[in-house]
Amino acid sequence: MSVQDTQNLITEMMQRLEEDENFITEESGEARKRFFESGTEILTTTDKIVKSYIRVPRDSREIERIPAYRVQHNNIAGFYKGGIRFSEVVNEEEVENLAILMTLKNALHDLPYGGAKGGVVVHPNHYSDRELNMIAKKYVQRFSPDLGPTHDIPAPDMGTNAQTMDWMVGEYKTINPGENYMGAFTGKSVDNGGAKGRREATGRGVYHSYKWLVHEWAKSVTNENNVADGVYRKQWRTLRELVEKEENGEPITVAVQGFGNVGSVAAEMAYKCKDLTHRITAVSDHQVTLRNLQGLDIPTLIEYQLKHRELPAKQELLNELGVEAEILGRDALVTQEVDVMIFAAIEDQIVGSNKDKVSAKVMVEGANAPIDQEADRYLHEQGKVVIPDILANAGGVMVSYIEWKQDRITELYSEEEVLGDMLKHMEQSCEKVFVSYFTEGLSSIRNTCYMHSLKRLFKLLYRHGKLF
Ligand SMILES: NC(=O)c1ccc[n+]([C@@H]2O[C@H](COP(=O)([O-])OP(=O)(O)OC[C@H]3O[C@@H](n4cnc5c(N)ncnc54)[C@H](O)[C@@H]3O)[C@@H](O)[C@H]2O)c1
Repeated sequence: MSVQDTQNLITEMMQRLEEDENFITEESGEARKRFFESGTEILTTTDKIVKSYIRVPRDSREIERIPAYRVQHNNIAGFYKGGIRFSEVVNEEEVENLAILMTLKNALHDLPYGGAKGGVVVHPNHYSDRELNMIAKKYVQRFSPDLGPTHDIPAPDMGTNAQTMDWMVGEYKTINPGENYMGAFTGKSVDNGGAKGRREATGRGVYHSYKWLVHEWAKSVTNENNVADGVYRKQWRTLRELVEKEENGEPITVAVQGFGNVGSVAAEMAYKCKDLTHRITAVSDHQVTLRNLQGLDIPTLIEYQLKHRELPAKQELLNELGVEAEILGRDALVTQEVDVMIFAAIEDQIVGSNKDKVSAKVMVEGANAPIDQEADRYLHEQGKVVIPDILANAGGVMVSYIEWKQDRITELYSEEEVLGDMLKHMEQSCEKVFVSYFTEGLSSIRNTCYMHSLKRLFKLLYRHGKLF
């Protein structure tokens, strides 16, 4: 999804909110019109975009000049917050779009944060640890004036991890002596003030959003008259098919795109789940798709991925590991015939040109914006269910919030407390979105999420006296 697409959707939802006479009843007529116009203007534009260059001496002694970004979209709901991505395809527009999605995501889940995002144009697998350490530190040197525990708080994203955050917080401390440096970054290692369970949090939350919808909601709603008429009932039947598979002892088939922090954990959750039986028939990463229609050995693949940061991409490696799988091209994953597809890699994987080749019935957006607007509309009309990114992948920022609180009171929460809190929070958000979507018949699950977020953001803008 492009910045323009996201802005258009915000504008469309703001128009609907304006038409809702029960929302902000104090204002009417011209004043109400002007307030909504200025609210839309604020929420569709970005507060700050900083681009800088990082110079890194490579191990080969060559000096490389690498573009890096920090984008702060909006902070009406709290301090700017959002991950830093290391990826060779990062660009300014992508980072800006991701920052807008962070504002919407934090508002949807009632977190006290606004939205930001960072990016560095590097493929982390092509750099040594010494080089990555230098890139992380130089990022902080460049962007430090715009960061801080009560201003803008980064976290890991694609291509970065707890080690990256540890390096960054170390540099932040050096640059800002005497400041509360611990809360300046989240997603740190547990030894360095990180929350227990942070690495797994996003993947677990992604899986939980899907499980809640099938196992809690669809299983309990047995009569279609409890669902709004139209496409909602088609989608309800899609979900009921999965419930019936479970009840008949048939496994639900799953494919997972991306096998890093988010994808490998979501795959593990599906593989181990006791309430729903899954068969994971395909997983992919930046190099390959591995497929086994009888089900892949997920624990062995995770063990390999944790060591090598990629899936085994050669037959000899699979033989050594004792993993049975066909090796297919990377992009073969999205057309696999499965019930459920979990996206946990990059943007724009299902777009106008391949939207009709997707056979999955339920799609979960662990990644940000993997389905573009045209494909999203098409899949919706087909009665397929897309669980949107800003709902599904918030487990990480929920746990980041716990980490940030823990760093301020200098006490540690246990892993049970952290993950228990996150899962409860995710269930509340799922209930809020899914129940209002399926009973009130809002235009799509994504639009329902946007509507909840924008209500919160607009109310805050109104209360802060920012609308004219
Ligand atoms: N880590 C978090 O807490 C978090 C939170 C919210 C959203 N996300 C989003 O989830 C996605 C994955 O993040 P992550 O932290 O797991 O990153 P990661 O770097 O740990 O893993 C990314 C995975 O995607 C694979 N990949 C890259 N390009 C691919 C392609 N073209 N096709 C198939 N696979 C490809 C990589 O090989 C890797 O397996 C990103 O979109 C990120 O923005 C992450």
